[in-house]
Amino acid sequence: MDNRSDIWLGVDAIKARFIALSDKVWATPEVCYTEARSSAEHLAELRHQGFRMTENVAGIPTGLMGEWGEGGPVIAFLGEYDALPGLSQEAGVAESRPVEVGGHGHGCGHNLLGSAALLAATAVKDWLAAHKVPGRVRYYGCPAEEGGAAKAFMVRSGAFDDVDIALTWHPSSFWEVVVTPSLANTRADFTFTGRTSHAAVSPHLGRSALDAVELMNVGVNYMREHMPSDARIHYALLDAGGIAPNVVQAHARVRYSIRARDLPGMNELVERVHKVAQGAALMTETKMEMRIVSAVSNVLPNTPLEETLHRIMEELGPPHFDEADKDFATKIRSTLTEKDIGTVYQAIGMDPTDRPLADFLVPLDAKRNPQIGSTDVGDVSWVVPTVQVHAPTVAIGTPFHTWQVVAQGKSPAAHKAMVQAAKAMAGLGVKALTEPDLIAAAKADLKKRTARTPYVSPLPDNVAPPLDMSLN
Ligand SMILES: Nc1ccc(C(=O)N[C@@H](CCC(=O)O)C(=O)O)cc1
Repeated sequence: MDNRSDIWLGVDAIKARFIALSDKVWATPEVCYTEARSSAEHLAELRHQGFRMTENVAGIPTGLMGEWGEGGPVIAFLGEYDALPGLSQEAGVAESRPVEVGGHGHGCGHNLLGSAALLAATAVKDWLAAHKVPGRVRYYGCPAEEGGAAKAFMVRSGAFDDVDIALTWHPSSFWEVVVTPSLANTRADFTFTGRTSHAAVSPHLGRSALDAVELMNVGVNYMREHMPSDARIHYALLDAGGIAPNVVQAHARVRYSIRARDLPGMNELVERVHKVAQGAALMTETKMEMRIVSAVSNVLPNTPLEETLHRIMEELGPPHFDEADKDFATKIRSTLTEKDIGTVYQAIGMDPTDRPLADFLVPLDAKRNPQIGSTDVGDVSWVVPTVQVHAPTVAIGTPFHTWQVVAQGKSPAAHKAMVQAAKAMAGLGVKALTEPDLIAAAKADLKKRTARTPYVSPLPDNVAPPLDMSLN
């Protein structure tokens, strides 16, 4: 029996606890930086497994790190457990049915993400113990991926300084190595302050902060024609100034997310959006304050890790879905549009098929045309060689950040996919622990990629983890 099948049996032997952990986290959906119960569950499991714990990583109460082993290389598994607002949804049904109207929900599958990363870390710990090999395995519990950039703050605090390689995964439609880049992303709040007044009796004395927000948004929307086509800008109104049209709105706040291919491109756009905000304040005679909430870098690829992971995933194969898994996925599929399904196939350069669930490995060199988001895994990837797995937890075509993801978050298919993701990551972890050349090659690749553009944190020095970001 080779090392990898050995580690895979190890994953199977302990998986039940981690499936239960995932279901528990699914049932307590907590948004950015409020993950008290979810992180406590992870902490309890790490303690139970005998990891040495560091809490409050980077000054974040829901950030944690568990380590096991002595000497040797340091292999890090990155987990997440934050949910999304407004996506409350029952599990196991193929129609929109909130558990709690307006409640949160695991619309990006981070309940699975964190639990499978912890499963992989624990299986590698068991393997190290059984083989008496030097080496350290770590699990990083990383909160607030959905906009809080916890990993970027953790990188800045030095939490990854002595890590040799980092492994993580994300729920997906497909079984593949993640090779698509992600966008650098800054979130900034723009707060306008005006002067309240009676909107009919003395409108000339009022200065509307709400007008300023509207003009800022119009200005930014006019910018769109003159920015790189793969950049993205979106906004959410945090404060529209109140509910009374007859009271001139003296305060208003808008949160922007500004994304581009790389940090220089992103910083340029942030500066232009800032100018538009200044213009809106000038036009409305209001005051404007800008606050950077958080920021993440684009993900750097790592060819040696990607190629090795691909071979491991080939050997392992996709999860084995049964008829019941396919039946539920088919029901979910009936709630999707042809465009939903076409978009995910387009991302991997394949013509759509009728398969409800992915039972194939996407080729490493597929002609991808992805619609991409951002992730704070990006910042880790600039300082530590990093690689990510996509495992098929959802019916092919399921768009993320929707009720359909929440509805599938505890399905037997999702459980199988999370276990398969853990096996792929643990397999790579064991390979790195036994083949020092792999870590050396991964580090050389990172060094080459950052030779001309060394890592600079996208976070301004004076920006601390925005622990209050979910409170408005
Ligand atoms: N494999 C994935 C990784 C990240 C996401 C995602 O939705 N991330 C958020 C986080 C944004 C951020 O970290 O800046 C986004 O793009 O809006 C989705 C799939």
